[in-house]
Amino acid sequence: MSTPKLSIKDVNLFYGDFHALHGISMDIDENKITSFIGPSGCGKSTLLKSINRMNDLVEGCKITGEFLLDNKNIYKDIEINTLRKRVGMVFQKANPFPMSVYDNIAFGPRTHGIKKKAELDVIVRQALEDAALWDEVKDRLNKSALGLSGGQQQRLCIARALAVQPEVLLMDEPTSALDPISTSKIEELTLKLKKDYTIVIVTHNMQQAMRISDKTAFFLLGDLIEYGDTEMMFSTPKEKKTEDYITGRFG
Ligand SMILES: Nc1ncnc2c1ncn2[C@@H]1O[C@H](COP(=O)(O)OP(=O)(O)OP(=O)(O)O)[C@@H](O)[C@H]1O
Repeated sequence: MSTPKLSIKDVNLFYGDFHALHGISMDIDENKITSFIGPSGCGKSTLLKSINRMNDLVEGCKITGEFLLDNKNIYKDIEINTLRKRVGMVFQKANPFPMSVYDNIAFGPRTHGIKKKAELDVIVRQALEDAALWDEVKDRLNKSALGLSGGQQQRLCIARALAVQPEVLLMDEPTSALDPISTSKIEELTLKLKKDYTIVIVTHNMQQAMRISDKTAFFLLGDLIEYGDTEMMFSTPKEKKTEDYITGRFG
């Protein structure tokens, strides 16, 4: 058994008095795609964001338990800038910076001290190639990223996340605002990326979870109800609540 890339141990999360996550424990495998599914408000995004400490600035948010990345405590043993470099995030709505395509990608590496144009050129090209966007933007690198289509903007955000060479990629409903063609491009891309990255994706689209993920976690009202191999989970769920959800009986 290989050690998990991420280990979540008995995590409880409170927004003030509201108990949003109830004793969540799970291991996330390296170079695999793990989906978080469940009805709206069940805590999927909350858990995902906690993996790169996005809740740090949320007033009244309190977390107990442990998040381990390669066995190191994310909240105690890893400096936050290092954590954010190692764990990248892509959001539901593409959020390119209001600057050129090139500068969007170069932004992270520049922040981490890479200044030489030749070096940045290589990084920018590689990240755009890895995000399957290079051919579409190579002639408009100096044009505003805001002029790209929604699907292109989302791949740009993936490229931006990849440019700092993270180990883990967190994706919060990355295709929910996209048309089917852009969605399938992102899905293909995600499948390709798992060779080099550990990917965790929140999705409301159960076909998507089935198509791309190796493991699936089903959440309900802050509880992790079931977690296991995607194929098993969708064919022979162990819990009645999971079965009801995936067969559309509630949620
Ligand atoms: N910053 C916050 N302050 C207070 N409550 C919050 C905050 N963020 C989320 N919550 C609450 O925590 C619960 C879980 O929210 P979360 O966004 O994690 O759910 P989700 O499963 O990702 O939902 P969706 O699928 O709709 O995105 C919800 O009841 C939500 O209202």
